[in-house]
Amino acid sequence: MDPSCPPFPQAPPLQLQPGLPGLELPTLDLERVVGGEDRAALVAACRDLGVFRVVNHGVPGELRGRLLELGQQLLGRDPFELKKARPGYFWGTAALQSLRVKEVNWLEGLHLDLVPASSSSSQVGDGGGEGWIRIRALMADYGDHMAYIARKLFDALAAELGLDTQQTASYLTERHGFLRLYRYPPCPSSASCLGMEPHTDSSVLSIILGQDHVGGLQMLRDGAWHDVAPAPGELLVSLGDMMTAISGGLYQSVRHRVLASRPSTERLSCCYFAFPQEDAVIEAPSGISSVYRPFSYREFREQVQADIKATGSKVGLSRFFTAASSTYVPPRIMMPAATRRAHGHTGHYWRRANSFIERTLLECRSGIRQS
Ligand SMILES: O=C(O)CCC(=O)C(=O)O
Ligand SMILES: [Fe+2]
Repeated sequence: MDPSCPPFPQAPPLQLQPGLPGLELPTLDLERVVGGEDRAALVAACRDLGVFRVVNHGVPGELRGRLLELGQQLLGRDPFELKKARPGYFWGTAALQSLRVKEVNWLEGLHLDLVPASSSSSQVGDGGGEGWIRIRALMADYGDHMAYIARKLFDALAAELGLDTQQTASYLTERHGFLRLYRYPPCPSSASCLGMEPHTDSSVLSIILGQDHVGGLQMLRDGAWHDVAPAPGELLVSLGDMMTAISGGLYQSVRHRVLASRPSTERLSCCYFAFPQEDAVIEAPSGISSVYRPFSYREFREQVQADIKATGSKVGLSRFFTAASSTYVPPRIMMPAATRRAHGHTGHYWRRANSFIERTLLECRSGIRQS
């Protein structure tokens, strides 16, 4: 075993179909969103897909390149040493770190909370040579750009939804989000493993920076996984669960996953996640009849952690349906035994299938899907 590779546990092999090519994602110009010219395109992307590309975002190419390059140099070393010396370092499933659940994701990374500089000194490890000092500085600089972009996009969406000033301020605390720098190391059984399991983000919105020519990210669309082609210079924005709740179900949080890197290849990415204020009560503006009851991000986070602890996976927004929307019990589908066996993890498969049904129901209820 390569000593630089984290000790990933053996997981039952997955049967992964090749991703479908050609998912067309809209490309928005940030300045034109701010100016109003690309506003309609932004709303359409959030309603129909929950994901879009952004150009003219103002993040210098040099900063993007140096961040991923230095991440590649610093990660991919002795993982036990990194875990001891670098507080932000993790491998496996980041969301499950504190919960001692099986770590199945074939990735390692650095987590950085975007907090004021004075309190960030213990993050990503103190000291440790020039590389670590530089990466902290690069991440902080990059985080400022992310906060700016998130605020501009959110303000545009808030205006479209008719949120009041207080909601617009408290539903996005863009300077208190976090960054994760990921390395998906070479995986000897990449055809039957995942770099990151299927999920929706819990954030308001997330911004993904990938390498110019390395693919691996996939989005679920109409029940099938689609490859997202890398697009040099662009950032990818995906909406999270909080944006779905803020919009009463009008905007989508898209389910996505990352393939494990093939042997002798690796993938680097850097993701930014923006959240609401912990205790702000999230409810859709009057005029939108929401399928969710009002709740705070704190409640949501605690529910997600409780569900992960109890079942190993996130249930998510369906926990917060209004009484009226939750009186309808979705039909639970049972897979034929042979299909379940072929898939490996039966519980996992069943939960995924049912969460797909729940999402479809949600879309029907909020009028997004007419069927
Ligand atoms: O690495 C990527 O491209 C995506 C990562 C991701 O989806 C996440 O961190 O939530
Ligand atoms: Fe994600």
